[in-house]
Amino acid sequence: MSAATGRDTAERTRSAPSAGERSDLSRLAVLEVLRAVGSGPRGLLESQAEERLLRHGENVVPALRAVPWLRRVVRSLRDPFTAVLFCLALVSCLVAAWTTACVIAALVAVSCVLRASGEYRADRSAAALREMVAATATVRRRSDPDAAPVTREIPVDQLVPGDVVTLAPGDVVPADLRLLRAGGLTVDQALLTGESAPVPKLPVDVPGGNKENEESHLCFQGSSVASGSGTGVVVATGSRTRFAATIRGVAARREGTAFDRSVRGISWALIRFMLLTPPLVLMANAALRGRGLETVPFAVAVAVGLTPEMLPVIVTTALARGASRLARNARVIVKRLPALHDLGAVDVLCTDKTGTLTEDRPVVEYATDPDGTPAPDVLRWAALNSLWMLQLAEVPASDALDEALLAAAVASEDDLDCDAVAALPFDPARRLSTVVARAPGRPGTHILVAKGAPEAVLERCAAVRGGGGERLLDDRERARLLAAWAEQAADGLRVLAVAVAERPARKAPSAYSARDERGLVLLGTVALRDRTTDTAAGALAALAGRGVEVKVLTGDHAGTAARACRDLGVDPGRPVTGAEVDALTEPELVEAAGRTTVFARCSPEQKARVVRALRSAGHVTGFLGDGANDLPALRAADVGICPREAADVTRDAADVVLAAKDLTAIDEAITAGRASSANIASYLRIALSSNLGNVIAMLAAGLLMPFLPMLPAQVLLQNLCFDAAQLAFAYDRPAPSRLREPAVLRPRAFLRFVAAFGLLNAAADLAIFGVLALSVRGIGGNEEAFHAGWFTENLLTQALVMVLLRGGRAGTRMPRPLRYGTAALAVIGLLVPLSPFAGALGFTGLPVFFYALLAVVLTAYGLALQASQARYEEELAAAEQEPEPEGPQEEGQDGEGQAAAEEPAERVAVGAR
Ligand SMILES: Nc1ncnc2c1ncn2[C@@H]1O[C@H](COP(=O)(O)OP(=O)(O)OP(=O)(O)O)[C@@H](O)[C@H]1O
Repeated sequence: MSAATGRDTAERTRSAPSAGERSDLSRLAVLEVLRAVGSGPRGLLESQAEERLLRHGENVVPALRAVPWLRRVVRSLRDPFTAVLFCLALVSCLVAAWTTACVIAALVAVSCVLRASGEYRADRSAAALREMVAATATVRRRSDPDAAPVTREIPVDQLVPGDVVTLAPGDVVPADLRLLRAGGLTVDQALLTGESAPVPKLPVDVPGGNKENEESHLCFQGSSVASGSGTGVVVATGSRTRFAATIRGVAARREGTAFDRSVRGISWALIRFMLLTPPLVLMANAALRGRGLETVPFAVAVAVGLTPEMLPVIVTTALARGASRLARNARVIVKRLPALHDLGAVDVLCTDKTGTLTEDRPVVEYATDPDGTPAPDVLRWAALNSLWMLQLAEVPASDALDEALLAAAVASEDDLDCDAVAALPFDPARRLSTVVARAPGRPGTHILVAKGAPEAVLERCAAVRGGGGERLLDDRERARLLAAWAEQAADGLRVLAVAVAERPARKAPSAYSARDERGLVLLGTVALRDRTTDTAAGALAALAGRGVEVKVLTGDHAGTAARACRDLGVDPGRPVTGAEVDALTEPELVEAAGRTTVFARCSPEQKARVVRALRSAGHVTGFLGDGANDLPALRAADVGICPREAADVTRDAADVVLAAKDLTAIDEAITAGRASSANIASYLRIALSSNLGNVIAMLAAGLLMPFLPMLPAQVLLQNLCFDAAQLAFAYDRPAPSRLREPAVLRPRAFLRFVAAFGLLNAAADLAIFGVLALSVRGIGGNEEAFHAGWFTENLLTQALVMVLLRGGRAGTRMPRPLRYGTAALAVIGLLVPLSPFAGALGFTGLPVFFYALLAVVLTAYGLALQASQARYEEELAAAEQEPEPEGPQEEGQDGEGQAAAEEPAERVAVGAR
């Protein structure tokens, strides 16, 4: 056995730290930490990693693990509808109405099981989709003790304590790490500590020296690399990480999206209505009929009849179906199901420019000195900056601008062989990157080479070097240069400025910081061209046709962004810059955000501020971006969207991941979102108007007759059948007209619909009341026949409503589940009163004459429905010309306070046209 093998075997027997040891590890010297976790700078052996994976389990935070089936059933009991149903069952028990209580319990059980199984399936498919775009970790491992370490990507859940991991900008920190090396590393750990600015991280041999930031040598799972790079050893995974302890706070992050608000709003409005119904029924019966507590079960059943218990099931099924079709057909992955609904409601899409509207394949056109004279040397310095950055900052891949500079410099056969000592990587707030190199032939002197956005470089310059040598930079010169760059930008060029400075050499590379980026000498600029993509113009036009306004939020120059918009057929208007955004108050920004198409030179936080302003103006806002600089805006939006090749941290935070950074895919995703929303809206419109009609008719009949129009158990049975049939709405194909505008609930139109069709339904029910009076020889004569007649009529009218009001694609066949659902409803309505169970359910057979009259009533009802539907569509088309007034949407407002039905001016995202 070799010495190395012996050492590794000894390492293998050493166990990784326990939770209690983790905090101690943070205080140990690096070598002691490596010893404690049984690892070394060359990483673990593959066999060690396998064995540790078995021992410690996968690196998955417990709160993110799949929830077992049974726990889901129990959890669905916490739904507010279920809670109200439970209360009603309790009331039934109190008055010894056991049948009613049992039927309600059955109703609760069925809806809980359906909901839990629907959610389980939906979560499983969402998890499978998430898996496809999950972040990976870059680890260093060895196949055997003598082999050289190999750096490779592995799924984050396969990491084990002792693994040596490398970090680069945009990476999610995959586990808790102790840093071994770092270069300009800053980490965004807002999710853990709430600090909004990235925190610098430095390796230290022995901790304790940095009193201001005692954890600067540790990186925690769930944070992300804002800039720089580093290497660290994993000290804790899975449930032992600090992230696991704070995960509850993270899960709550998305609360208050348009989707959650709308469902909660509607639910609470209904619940209040439900709770009011039983006392009203009791009082009316007591006052007009002198009935007492014996009416309680009926009153309870009427309240239950109002409940759309299947709402959660339909919502989950419709969204899950939409998401899996989208993944299959358009290769768009929806990681968080409700985001699909939010996508359907999006009316403003914010996007970055580079790589979305443009190809992100810049090509160098020319390099000039500050006087505009061609200057190949400027390109050479810019390329040196890119090359050294690549080497020193351990960036896995250079960005497109760096690649373009390197390609152009190689093409011109420039000498790129220099000796760099430190790197201050690019970050979107500074907008420049700087490297420090040994000045060739001058020991003791270092040279700083900065390149970046011209305004950012210029404000750090004190002099310019032109044809006539070096001269001081005065205000006139600054104005002249800015004007010249603006002209280049208006021509569609991306301009990078390059500047240098000489400094006495410092020993430690870490002694250089962004504070040294001043007093520079401007050498000139490199102009690059990035073509607009072939598909963007078409996709932008399609989005406009769907009522989605596109806004560009870019870090690039206003002129470049405006030119790209113009090339794509979009009027950019007057661009607003990030600096101007900073100068605006919140109300001013809300107003400016509404009318501005291009926001340029935006920092990540400014992009997020614009998105928040749009949201508080009542817009459902999507954000598409791919860089780590897009993260705050992505999190601020109702729906965060990124392409698959985006930085890990962006992909992690996004709700929707596109296979390609292509606006066409977003158009498809928005359509799919609208289709799901339209189906949920169909269910709500039909369920609520039908239920309302039934309740009105039952109350009226109850007061007119000496007996109850339907027994409580019968009301509940018909409710159960209707609910089950309506599950089919999750499979409907909405008409194209319903996909043409954002899926937004227009509360007034929605309420008018429910009231109008509810009354129509009540009229049909009461007409049957008359028919029954005629056909079963007086309503006082035969209670059971009356109940049977009304049961049959109710289910048949409900089936009719499902066919006629579904708002599906006119003239095409209904999808199979909907055909089966409506047919089953009609068959049950016709056959149950004739079946062997009829007696037990309190029904009896009806004369043939009744069915003939029923056919007449149903035909009249069908015609009336169609006529009203046509009028409703006309009104809706007119309303679309004059949109309902929009009120500002208070962020974080409680759903209860936002009951959609109560706030006609509010824009709430449930497609309920
Ligand atoms: N690697 C880099 N080195 C130096 N400067 C850069 C680098 N990348 C970008 N810049 C400069 O910083 C500016 C802002 O970059 P940022 O990444 O924030 O946005 P962007 O890529 O220009 O546009 P978008 O926000 O649309 O993606 C760029 O316009 C460019 O001038």
